Amino acid sequence: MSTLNIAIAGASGRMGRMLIEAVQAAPDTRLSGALDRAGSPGLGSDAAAFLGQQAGVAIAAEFAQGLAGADVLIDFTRPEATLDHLAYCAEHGVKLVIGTTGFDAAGKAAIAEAAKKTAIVFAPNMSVGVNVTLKLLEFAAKQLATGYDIEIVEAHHRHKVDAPSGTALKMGEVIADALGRDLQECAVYGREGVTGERDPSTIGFATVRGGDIVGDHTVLFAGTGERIEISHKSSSRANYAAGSLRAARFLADKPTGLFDMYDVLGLNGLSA
Ligand SMILES: NC(=O)C1=CN([C@@H]2O[C@H](COP(=O)(O)OP(=O)(O)OC[C@H]3O[C@@H](n4cnc5c(N)ncnc54)[C@H](OP(=O)(O)O)[C@@H]3O)[C@@H](O)[C@H]2O)C=CC1
Ligand SMILES: O=C(O)C1=N[C@H](C(=O)O)C[C@H](O)C1
Repeated sequence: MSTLNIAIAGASGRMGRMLIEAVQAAPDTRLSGALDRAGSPGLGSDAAAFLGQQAGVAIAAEFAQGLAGADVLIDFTRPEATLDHLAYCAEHGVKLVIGTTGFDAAGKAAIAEAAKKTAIVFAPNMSVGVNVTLKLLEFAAKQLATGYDIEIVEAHHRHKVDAPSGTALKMGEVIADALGRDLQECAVYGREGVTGERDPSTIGFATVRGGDIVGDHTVLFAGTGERIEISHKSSSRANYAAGSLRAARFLADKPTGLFDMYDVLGLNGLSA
């Protein structure tokens, strides 16, 4: 079994720590580096110290140090940080698993461009359960195309900075595609005041933020006399980390290209 050298960006963050734990525990991966931003209090300390372990890797702010010897960088940070890492990785042939959410169109275009130089898995949710849920939504949307109002409700912890979540937006895209609609045109982000009656062609989004909610997503298909709810609830971030390692392994034999979790999990072309 060959060893995959993995660097983690946002090493002191919620996902960064979860990823370090997963890399340390897996028999086929080695933590080759850890990045955090300049000024971060953890800089210079061992990346696995929070686990009571020694990875032999100090958390660094310099890309050359944090990415030395890395096959893959797993990045769950913020769009501006990911885009900096992306430029360096594309230049130096380091592959990327990007879990960061909240990119604008230009950020997404930069990721697609970088994928011409290195291989990238980019997905707003790495959990197997969420990606299977996306498939279920595709099926439900096609079957419930008329007479059902579609609303997407997501809830996350108080520290989350982007809304709606990347996963909720992806759910909206999958449903809009299945219905032949353009999400840009039919999305309604929250309602207030005298909104008028609901336009049946819209897809509504509602966001809840509070406490330590890891990540809940529900899609409501509300018809007359019945409603269908398809929900996914995360109770741990471990699934995101496990999915990220699957994505990193998937990239091992890919020189370039942009992939998502459907590619990693073999869900492309399957219908529910
Ligand atoms: N795809 C998926 O499956 C999942 C995606 N996510 C996404 O991952 C991202 C991170 O989430 P989470 O771990 O909860 O967030 P945290 O805030 O806990 O961690 C983010 C990390 O990135 C660092 N960081 C922030 N800004 C910069 C910067 N400009 N340069 C360098 N480093 C920076 C932070 O450092 P500092 O603390 O010093 O600011 C911190 O270490 C979010 O976009 C979230 O939506 C989360 C879970 C699952
Ligand atoms: O910030 C989070 O925590 C999460 N972010 C991702 C998103 O925006 O969809 C994935 C997951 O829901 C947790």
